[in-house]
Amino acid sequence: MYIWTAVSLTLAGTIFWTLRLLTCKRGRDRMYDKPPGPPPLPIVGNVFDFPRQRPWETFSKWAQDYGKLLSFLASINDLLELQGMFIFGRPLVILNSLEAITDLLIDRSAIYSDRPYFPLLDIVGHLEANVGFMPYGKEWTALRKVFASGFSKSNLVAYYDSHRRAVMNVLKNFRQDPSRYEDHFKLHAVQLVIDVTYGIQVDSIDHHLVNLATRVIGTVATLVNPLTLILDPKFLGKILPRWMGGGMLSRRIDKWKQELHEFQTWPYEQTKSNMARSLLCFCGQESGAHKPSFTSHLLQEFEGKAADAEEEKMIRQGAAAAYIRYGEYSLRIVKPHLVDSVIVQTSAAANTFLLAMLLYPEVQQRAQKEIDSVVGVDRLPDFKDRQYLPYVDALLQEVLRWHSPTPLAMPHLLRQDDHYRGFHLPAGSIVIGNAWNILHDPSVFSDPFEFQPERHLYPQSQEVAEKMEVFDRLPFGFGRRLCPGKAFAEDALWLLFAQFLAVFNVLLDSEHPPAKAEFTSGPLSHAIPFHCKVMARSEEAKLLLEQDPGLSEQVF
Ligand code: HEM
Repeated sequence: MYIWTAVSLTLAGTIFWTLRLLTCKRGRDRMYDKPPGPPPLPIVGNVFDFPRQRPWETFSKWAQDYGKLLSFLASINDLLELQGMFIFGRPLVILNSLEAITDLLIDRSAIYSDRPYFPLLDIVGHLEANVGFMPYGKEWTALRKVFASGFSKSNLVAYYDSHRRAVMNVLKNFRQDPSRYEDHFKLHAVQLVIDVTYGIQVDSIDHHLVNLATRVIGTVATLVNPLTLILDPKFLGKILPRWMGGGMLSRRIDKWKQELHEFQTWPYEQTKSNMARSLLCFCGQESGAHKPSFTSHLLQEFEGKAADAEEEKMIRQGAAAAYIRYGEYSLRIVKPHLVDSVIVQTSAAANTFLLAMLLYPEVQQRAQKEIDSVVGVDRLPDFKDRQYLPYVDALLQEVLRWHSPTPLAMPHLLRQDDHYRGFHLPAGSIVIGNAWNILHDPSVFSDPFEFQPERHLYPQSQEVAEKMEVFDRLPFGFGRRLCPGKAFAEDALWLLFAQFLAVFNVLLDSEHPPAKAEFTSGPLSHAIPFHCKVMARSEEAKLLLEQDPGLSEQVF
């Protein structure tokens, strides 16, 4: 029943879009000016063309196929990079070139910054809680501002101690059991975000907050299923009789709402009460101290001003937005069936780093040589050393280029009809920037599938050098929706990589088949699990793991 309803609604959607294209202002011509792409079937459009495995690779291949064909028809080369097709009754436009991404997602971001609408996310309350899915508009702008103020460059130094603590934990965990590398990287991410966002210390993946995040992220993964784009489960819950699951659906929705409410309020209230206790402590009435955090910092900013419920809601949501990005890490441990869709960016990048060190020992050695010569062997590298370790920085950029955790970023939605280089792009189109294609373009990065940090230090041409910053931004998305956690994530990864390399060697495990550079499909892509050995580099390195992480005063 569910499937048939889905099929009929898909067909209805496709017919709607086809009629809309046929009847819009310039009539029939529109059908011919849609961007090139695989030829659609009658009625169902390109529904069978959508690649199931690593779609970024197929999109890149299409860029070549249709490019060759169409270069005959059109003289402007970048037209060929823009492809459109219909899927789930909606135009989907893939941007495969930097020019098209810049022209549309960046320069015209006023109309290209919306998100596809997921009705169930809305019903459950995510659209007002999760900045990543929020429609483009006033509320999104206000929430982004709160988020940006917490994670602005000038504030990042306040998080350094949290980074140090989290990395030290990873190193110790690797020393104990290197085979659980994925768990160690995930715990690193969860610890870091909860510490930074709420000032709450989490030392195990079984912590209540980690479980809560896991549940909420599992729910998000369910609710963004494309079927929810065309079905309205709330409506179904009302009209379906109990024996057909109507009552169950309604109860599920209530449970999801409750989960989200707890996710937003539990750690937030905890931070507030820690702050209040700390104040009492200061007055000599009670003992206890709160740790400065993103949330406490924002609350302090509003201190003394008239309590404004709207502002408080913003802080709560801004904090939850940071937390939700990291909560995703733990999912793999608890819900293996959702692995592909929900493993999150930073831990995916850390896995890629480990794989690259295994497959490219000469890169590992060069980075270690740089660290040893600048930092020595009797202390760990720290943020103050970063400017003197350009190769380690280049290695970080290469990890994100070689295999970005989000090869297609997140889908944007076009708000109003637009024209681009002779093509018509209808309002409501889902627009995807294929960053992967650009980051693997051999004319920009020679031997793009090789891991070569030097390419970031010595770009292959002046033109590439001038755009290197733009290329480095691509793994984090585009325009007004660009990831606001970019600088923070880079800090986290830089310290992790630098300290890891100072202490450990990553080596082949001869008892298992050699690892390959293979990555999963899904919107969040990560290295397919592999075997390796991780050994302390020396006796001095072992001693470094006994030291405390060298914490300093937090400065908010
Ligand atoms: C290696 C790590 C990371 C990568 C590769 C990454 C990548 C991305 C990408 C591709 C997007 C979508 C951009 C677009 O729609 O064009 C995004 C959005 C977002 N990211 Fe990140 N991210 C990372 C880490 C983080 C961290 C650590 C945080 C929080 C502290 C964060 C917070 C967000 C938020 C809130 C959004 C939604 C922005 C919006 O829709 O306005 N990200 N990220």
